[in-house]
Amino acid sequence: MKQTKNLIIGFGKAGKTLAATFDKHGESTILVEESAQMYGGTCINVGCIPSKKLLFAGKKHDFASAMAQKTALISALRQANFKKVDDLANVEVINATASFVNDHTVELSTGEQITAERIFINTGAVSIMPKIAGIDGKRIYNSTQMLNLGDTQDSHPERLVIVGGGFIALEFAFMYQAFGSKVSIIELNDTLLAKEDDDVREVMQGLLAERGIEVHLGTSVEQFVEQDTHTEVLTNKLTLEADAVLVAIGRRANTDGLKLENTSVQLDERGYVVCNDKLKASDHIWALGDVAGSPQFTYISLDDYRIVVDDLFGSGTRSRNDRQIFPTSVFIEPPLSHIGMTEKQARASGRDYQVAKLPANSVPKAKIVNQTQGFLKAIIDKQTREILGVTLFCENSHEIINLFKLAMDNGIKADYFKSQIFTHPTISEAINDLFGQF
Ligand SMILES: Cc1cc2nc3c(=O)[nH]c(=O)nc-3n(C[C@H](O)[C@H](O)[C@H](O)COP(=O)(O)OP(=O)(O)OC[C@H]3O[C@@H](n4cnc5c(N)ncnc54)[C@H](O)[C@@H]3O)c2cc1C
Ligand SMILES: NC(=O)c1ccc[n+]([C@@H]2O[C@H](COP(=O)([O-])OP(=O)(O)OC[C@H]3O[C@@H](n4cnc5c(N)ncnc54)[C@H](O)[C@@H]3O)[C@@H](O)[C@H]2O)c1
Repeated sequence: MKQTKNLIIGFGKAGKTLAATFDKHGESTILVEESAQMYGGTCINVGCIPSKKLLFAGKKHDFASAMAQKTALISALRQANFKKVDDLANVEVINATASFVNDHTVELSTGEQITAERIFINTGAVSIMPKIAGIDGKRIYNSTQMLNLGDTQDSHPERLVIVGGGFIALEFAFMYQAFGSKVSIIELNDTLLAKEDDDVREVMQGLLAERGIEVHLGTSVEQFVEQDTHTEVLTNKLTLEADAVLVAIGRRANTDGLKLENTSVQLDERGYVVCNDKLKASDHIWALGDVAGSPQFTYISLDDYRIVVDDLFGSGTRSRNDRQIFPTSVFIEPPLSHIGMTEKQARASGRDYQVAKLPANSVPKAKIVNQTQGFLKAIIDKQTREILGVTLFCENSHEIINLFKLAMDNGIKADYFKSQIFTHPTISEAINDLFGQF
């Protein structure tokens, strides 16, 4: 039986970063990854990077060329990620599936057993596939399969039906529309982006409509029927024909096959590993990233890593509870980015708040780049001048929103932004005018 100080299951963002830190501390570490195609984890191989590459490449290139560029990029990143970890003196990467024998011992699909002082579960999440008749059909894909349709024009779907209306659905809708697909979205809720304010939804509806992306709200799929040339998507309201169906209704914790029943680790009612605010699932087992029920973003998995490292080697002051606000971006055109409270939430909180809003078409840089759709919006506490929330639905918002994480974490008040010096011509400079309204 092999022995090591640290055993990491899964080559995700948290896991690989943790391996490098253990190496710096001279601690023996084994990182087990079940797929050689997943070195670097979801983000690099089947998540953020390939999807954003396709969104970007789709602006200028056809489907086949964009797919080929995407494949080349992620292959290079995967290799670089593997090498970066595998080259570490104290870290061994093993390509195998891990399952628990007990709290200290893991068995690999190779038959080998490993005992470790500490075990870190970083196995990510997988697409939820609903139990609908016909879901196993050959034209029905999850996001991973959709990113790997192949790099020939033949594999391009003329008609794409997307089940779900969240992050993945919206990004893939814009992506495939740019590749010339006729895209339809089927969303169970009566609204898209249910948590967002009405003005965000209005702009989103406009963007989708002008691209000819159909949205069917309050609609549930009842059956998929395979025909020779296409798949029929039967819903409670209408039937759609599809050359490809993407199911994107959320992702669940990937604990399949881990045999956690052999350990003291518990799962919550949604299937996520139960852990405390320092991500400890038992005395010497931690869970990090999507599998731990953390918000499903690469940068949150990285932040989970920071919490664990702070606990093991640092001041022990970090916790899950101290990252109450963090920015998000949906990478469409223009990108939709948000941090803190929406107007709806501010109203519900009972605070005395004030809202400022600026249309993107009043910003010179937006005119330069011909992207004048959307708006910038900020919400502050009227009394304390504290920034409560910012929504940027405009060009470059995915970059600018990070400024407000810094500001809000450090208590920088609204008035600062009235006169902050920004470069020109940029979208960021519009923040002067936005906050000038307060
Ligand atoms: C299409 C798509 C687009 C996305 N876009 C963005 C985005 O733009 N920005 C963003 O921040 N987030 C995005 N996300 C979410 C982000 O990718 C995830 O939140 C993040 O990658 C999760 O990282 P992780 O560290 O939890 O684990 P992961 O990166 O998921 O790694 C888990 C690893 O564990 C391995 N594994 C699983 N079980 C075992 C086992 N038993 N033994 C050994 N190995 C195992 C898996 O093969 C995998 O490599 C996107 C996700 C998807 C699906
Ligand atoms: N830009 C980014 O940061 C980015 C991009 C992609 C994914 N992600 C992450 O990945 C996660 C998973 O993405 P996702 O889009 O699968 O999930 P999601 O939670 O963002 O959206 C799921 C959507 O599906 C709808 N839905 C649920 N059941 C349904 C059903 N039976 N029929 C029709 N609609 C149904 C929900 O109402 C919701 O609108 C995201 O929550 C996000 O954390 C992030």
